[in-house]
Amino acid sequence: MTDTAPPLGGSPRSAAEIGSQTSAQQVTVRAPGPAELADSPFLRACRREPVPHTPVWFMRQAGRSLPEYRKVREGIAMLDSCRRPDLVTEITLQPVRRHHVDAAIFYSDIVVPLVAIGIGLDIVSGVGPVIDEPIRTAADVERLRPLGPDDVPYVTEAVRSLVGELGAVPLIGFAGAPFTLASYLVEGGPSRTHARTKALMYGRPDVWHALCGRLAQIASAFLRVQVDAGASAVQLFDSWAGALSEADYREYVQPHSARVLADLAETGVPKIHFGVGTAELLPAMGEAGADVVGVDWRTPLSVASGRIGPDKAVQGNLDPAVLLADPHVVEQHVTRVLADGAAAPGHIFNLGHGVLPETDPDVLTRVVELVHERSAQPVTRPN
Ligand SMILES: Cc1c2[nH]c(c1CCC(=O)O)Cc1[nH]c(c(CCC(=O)O)c1C)Cc1[nH]c(c(CCC(=O)O)c1C)Cc1[nH]c(c(C)c1CCC(=O)O)C2
Repeated sequence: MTDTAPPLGGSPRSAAEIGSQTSAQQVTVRAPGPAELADSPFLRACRREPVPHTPVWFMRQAGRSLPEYRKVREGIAMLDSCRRPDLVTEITLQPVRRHHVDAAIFYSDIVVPLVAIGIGLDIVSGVGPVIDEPIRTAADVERLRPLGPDDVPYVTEAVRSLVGELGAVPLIGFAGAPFTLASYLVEGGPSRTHARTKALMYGRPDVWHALCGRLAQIASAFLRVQVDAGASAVQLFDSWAGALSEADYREYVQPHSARVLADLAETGVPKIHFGVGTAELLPAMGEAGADVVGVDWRTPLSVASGRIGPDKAVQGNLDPAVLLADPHVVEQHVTRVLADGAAAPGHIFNLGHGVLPETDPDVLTRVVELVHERSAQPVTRPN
């Protein structure tokens, strides 16, 4: 990427357009981006407006499925790469260049803000985040101090550089939601049952709510840094919330996720809320304050949209494993997801969860083409 390279779509935003912060107390006023960006199919779909074609992007589109990603990451630890704005910019742009997706997602990880406030952890290859000293008591919770913009200057720098490069292609910022972050912190690493997390939640609701309150502040501040630097939308990942019943989700989790999303309201950016195995939680996740609800492959989009209601768009929901099948099978499934998504008031095509590392990148490019071709609205011309 050179300084003279043209932006990927439309014109880059100037620093003045990105927003200005006159003092720490004052609210940042975001001038609207270029009309082309606001009018992009992705942002139009988030607002449930008519689109020229269904927008498509993929969770984990930047990452291990791409040879160019593996090349730039060679010899660099995952968390170190997240603190290098040059690498973050390059890795975030790679899938946009290659697949022509309708949105970029910021390359980082849900644990980056935890590292930034001094929580000792490592990302172990093929395992996931592993925490040095798990958080299980009221005293442990005290170790989670609030996150401020100065804790993550590399995020601000990378987002600013990206919005310039991306032009009319929206950048999605993201954070992990309190439950999903709590699960890693309490378990000490990835967990299938979330047993220790639930033990704390049911056994010590006071400690649980204190923990999630702090994680809500951290998630909210992490998202705010990305939006203030120019991200056009945010996605709050509550990947593991599907482990809970609806009643428990509403009691122990929803208030904290709702606070994160409410904190973002004044920025005006669309908010996507996603989890896996959340068929029973979809209405509650929408009510947490999302504009778009992410749906996994278990629930047809038409059913999901019926549950969520007409005032929210849906995102999803091709099974990532389908991409490992023959091309005609991929095509059938893409067509089915599009047909089902047409029942919703707004549809953003995505997978039901992240791209599997063994996915052939050419298949992803083909899916983008298929989604664009099959969903294209004929231009209506006066007679
Ligand atoms: C599961 C996991 C986490 N963190 C990690 C893992 C994977 C462990 C492994 O298999 O090696 C570590 C990780 N996170 C990321 C990478 C880079 C390579 C890659 O996965 O493609 C790696 C190695 C990027 C990321 N990690 C994340 C993103 C952002 C979201 C996106 O791109 O969709 C990226 C680029 C977000 C993330 N990070 C985590 C969760 C639960 C989420 C939310 C999304 C989800 O449910 O998968 C925790």
